[in-house]
Amino acid sequence: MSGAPPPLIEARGLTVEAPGETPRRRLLDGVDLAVPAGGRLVVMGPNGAGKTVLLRALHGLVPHGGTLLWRGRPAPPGPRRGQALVFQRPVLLRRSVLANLRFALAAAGAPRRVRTPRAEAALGEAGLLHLAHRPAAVLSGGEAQRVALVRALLAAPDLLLLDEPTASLDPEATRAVEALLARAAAAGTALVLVTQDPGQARRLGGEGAILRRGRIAARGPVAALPVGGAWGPLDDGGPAGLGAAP
Ligand SMILES: Nc1ncnc2c1ncn2[C@@H]1O[C@H](COP(=O)(O)OP(=O)(O)OP(=O)(O)O)[C@@H](O)[C@H]1O
Repeated sequence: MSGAPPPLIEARGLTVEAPGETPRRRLLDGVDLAVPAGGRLVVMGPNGAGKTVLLRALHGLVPHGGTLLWRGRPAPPGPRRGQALVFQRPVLLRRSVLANLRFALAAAGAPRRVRTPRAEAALGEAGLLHLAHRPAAVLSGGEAQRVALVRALLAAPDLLLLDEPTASLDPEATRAVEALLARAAAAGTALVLVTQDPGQARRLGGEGAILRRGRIAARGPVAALPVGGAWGPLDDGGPAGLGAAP
């Protein structure tokens, strides 16, 4: 007997508290969400709503309360094999682009002889082979973000968490990053994308959630969500305190 497969990742009543503060302050306050294998979730909301904290919690980087399930089982703390997180500002090692990718393949356990061809193939597929021998430190923001994405996708993660990956990029670089995301999605990678860009949310599609003061204020298909600044003032005024009214 086989029922429906469990979501790839699922949060039930997820809470995160600001470390070391008395009284306790909740940065996330009872978040429920589920992303199926190959699914897409776009998270929007004002500054300070807790979007980055949510990604960090889903990635196992911060202690949390409530329940977090990975492939239907309690998620062990720490980044899990099969998931990757891409930050708004990519962090690349101070060496060549190719060396960055080879390093990631080594960390993922790829045998030495396949690292260079695999890294070059991944760069080629992304149209970035011309950057292979450039020092990562001299890349433009858009180039660095695409290299960071290629690196994150090298291990074919089942889940890719993205924190405003195009926030500081021009429209052309933004489209290039979105094309990489579309390719990853088509290959079956589930995406959780934090964005402030309503156009990007609509282009990516899928399910959406608006986070506000550490809580999900609205959810549904992205096309039906009140995006476009309608989630209120730019600054969320800080997360809700413990026990604050919804
Ligand atoms: N380690 C921490 N200790 C204390 N407060 C924190 C910590 N990390 C985040 N916060 C606070 O939690 C709230 C949510 O932060 P977060 O970075 O998740 O917001 P965000 O929705 O990603 O905002 P933005 O759109 O500006 O990136 C903020 O008020 C922030 O100051």
